[in-house]
Amino acid sequence: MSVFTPVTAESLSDWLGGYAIGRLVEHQGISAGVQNTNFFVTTTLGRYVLTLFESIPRAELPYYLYLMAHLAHHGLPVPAPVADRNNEYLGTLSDKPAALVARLSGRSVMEPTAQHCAKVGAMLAGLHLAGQSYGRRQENPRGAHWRTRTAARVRPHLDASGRELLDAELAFQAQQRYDALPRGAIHADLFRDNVLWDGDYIGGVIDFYFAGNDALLFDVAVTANDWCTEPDGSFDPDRSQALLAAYHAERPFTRAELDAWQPMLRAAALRFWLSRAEDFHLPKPGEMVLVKNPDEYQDILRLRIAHGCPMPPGS
Ligand SMILES: Nc1ncnc2c1ncn2[C@@H]1O[C@H](COP(=O)(O)OP(=O)(O)O)[C@@H](O)[C@H]1O
Ligand SMILES: N[C@@H](CCOP(=O)(O)O)C(=O)O
Repeated sequence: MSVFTPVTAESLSDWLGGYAIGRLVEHQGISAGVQNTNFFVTTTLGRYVLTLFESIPRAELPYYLYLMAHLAHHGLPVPAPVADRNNEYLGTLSDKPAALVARLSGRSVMEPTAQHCAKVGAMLAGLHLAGQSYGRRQENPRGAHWRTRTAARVRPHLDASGRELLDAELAFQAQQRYDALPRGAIHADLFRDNVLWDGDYIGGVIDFYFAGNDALLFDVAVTANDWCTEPDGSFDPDRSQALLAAYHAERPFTRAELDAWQPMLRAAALRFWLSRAEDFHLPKPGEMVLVKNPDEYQDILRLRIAHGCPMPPGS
């Protein structure tokens, strides 16, 4: 269970005294998630999610909280952060940086159809369009610099074929020129478990704590690699075309994006192979409870290299 830091009812009741959302009714640890400690919090006035940030530096947190506020302000189903009575989103609880956000309705769908993928593609384009007017800047925390650093740390723990793949892919990615791609605020982790469905509608897009400024196409590639794949990692053409066509209808891909699509799918696969391999081989003591399988993304990377990938429409 991913509750790294306990919170007592007494300390939470005291802390909620700094807000205007009524009295604590109950709080319950959330088992999903790998990064932060989360609780569902019910007060006499509403339902919220409390997050205690376990590893993200405090100075980086306003970027995420204000981004969620910005996107919610633009009408997207993103958890709006709750300001305290001093008008601050970020506080401290159990000696950790802490924030409350609105609890959104719905459940994750782990076996999505082409219809789900179309909705996710359109939603992602909406996030990118609304994000263009977001004033804060913060680099993607899992961008190119992180990739180089993490590859060096993880490499000694891989077997020979893993090392060969990693070296070749790093060399390939170093040759790519992504500079001409449209950039902006990206979610960067829009996996199935980060979208809550309320019937046929997206009730919530959650977990913005890997967001940052980067190529918008990277976000599309991360999303397609998760939402449109079969259990063996290969693409389901119906789902990938549905996602890409719906995205393209809201924010048409540029020529540079069409040209960069296949290398970008590989960059997105490499990112999750590396983070999972780091969590698996180099766990931080007492921190990581749920560790996702790195081989899944090593396989996806091999598949993206071996096979032509469906291209976005208009190419
Ligand atoms: N705003 C929210 N509304 C409803 N449920 C949420 C919300 N935020 C988180 N959750 C629930 O908590 C779980 C873990 O949250 P997540 O942000 O993925 O954790 P982590 O940051 O540790 O990865 C989600 O799978 C979801 O069930
Ligand atoms: N989506 C990532 C892990 C991040 O976990 P989350 O619970 O914060 O979405 C992966 O699958 O490796």
